[in-house]
Amino acid sequence: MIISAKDIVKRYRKIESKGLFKKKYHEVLAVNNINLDIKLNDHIGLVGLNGSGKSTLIKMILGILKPSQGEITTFGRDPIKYRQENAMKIGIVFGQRSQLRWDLPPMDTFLLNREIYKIPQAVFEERLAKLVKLLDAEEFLHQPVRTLSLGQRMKAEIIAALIHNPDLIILDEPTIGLDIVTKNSIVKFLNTLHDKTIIFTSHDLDEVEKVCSRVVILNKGVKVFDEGVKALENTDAPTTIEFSSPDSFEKISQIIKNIQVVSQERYKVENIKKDDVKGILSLITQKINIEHIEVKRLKLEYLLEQIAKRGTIHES
Ligand SMILES: Nc1ncnc2c1ncn2[C@@H]1O[C@H](COP(=O)(O)OP(=O)(O)OP(=O)(O)O)[C@@H](O)[C@H]1O
Repeated sequence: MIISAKDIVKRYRKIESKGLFKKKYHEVLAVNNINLDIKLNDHIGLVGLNGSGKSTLIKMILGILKPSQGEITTFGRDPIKYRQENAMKIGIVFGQRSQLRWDLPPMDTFLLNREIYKIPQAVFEERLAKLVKLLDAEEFLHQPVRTLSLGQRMKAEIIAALIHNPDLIILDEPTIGLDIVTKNSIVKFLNTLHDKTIIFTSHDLDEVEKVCSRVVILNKGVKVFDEGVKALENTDAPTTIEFSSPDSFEKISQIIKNIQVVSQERYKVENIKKDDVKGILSLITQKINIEHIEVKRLKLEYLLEQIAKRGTIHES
C-alpha cells in the first residue's frame, strides 16, 4: 500500500470575528472520517467541489498537516516524521502554483532539481530527453518561464516534478485553463505512466475518467464515492451546449427550443438529456452559422445530487 488512511479527520480553527481585544473561533471539519487505501500503480481521481477537502487530504498525505484524529501512512510510514525521505519519492504538479523560477528558463529549474535530488548526470540526461520527447517540449526549454504560454509552462512543470523519477505523482488540477489540444497531450502523456501511482485532483470528471482507473469523490469532507471509473460510464448527467453565432436570436430560437443568451452572439441550451444531445448538436451545426461550439456536462454536480438523494449513484 502506498497510502493508507484510517478514519482520518482534520479540523481547522477559523477566526470568525476579530473584536478589539477578543478573537472568536469556529471549527471547520475539512476532512471527516476518511478511509482510503491507495495501492502501487493506482491512478486515482480525487474529485470534489471547491472546499470539499481535497487539498487538506493531500497535505496530510504529504506530511504538511497532521490529522486531528485517525492515522495515515505514506509509503508505509508516518508522513510527518518521514517528510524529507518521502519527498524523494513524490512529484507534485500544481495547476495554480509554480515551482519554476519565473525569470529563468525551465532548464535551470531542471538543473537545480538534479542537484537537490542528486541525480547522476547520465541518468538526468536520459530522463530529460525522454520527458521532453513525450511532452513535445524541446522548443521552449531555454526560454524564460515568464515568456511561456500556459500550456508550455505546465509541460515544464510536469518535467520538473518528474525528473527525479518519483513513484507517487500528485497532480493538482494540472489542466486548468489549458486549451483542448494541450489538455489532450498531457492526458496522453499521463496515460504512459503505468508504473507510477497517480493522484489527480480535478473538478472535471470527464477529464479524470481519461486519466484514472478509480475515482474518489469528496463532498464537504466526506468520501461519498470510491469506485472504478467504469461505474461512471452510464450516468445520465445533463449536457449543456454553448456556441457563438452571428445569426439573430430570432432565427436561432426558431430552430432550437429553450435557447438562452449568454452574451452578445453567444448562446446556450441547458439540461439536455443524453438521448437528445446528438439531435440538438446536428440541428445547431446544420442550420446555424457557428463559430465556436462547446459541449459540457455538469457530471460532478449531478452525481452529488444523486448521492444526496439516494446515497449512491446506482439505480436501485
Ligand atoms: N488553513 C486553513 N484554515 C482554516 N480553514 C481551512 C484552511 N484550509 C482549508 N480550510 C477550509 O477547509 C475546507 C476544505 O478546504 P480544502 O482546501 O481542503 O478544499 P479543496 O477541496 O481542496 O478546495 P478547492 O477545490 O477549492 O481547492 C474549506 O472549508 C476551507 O475553507
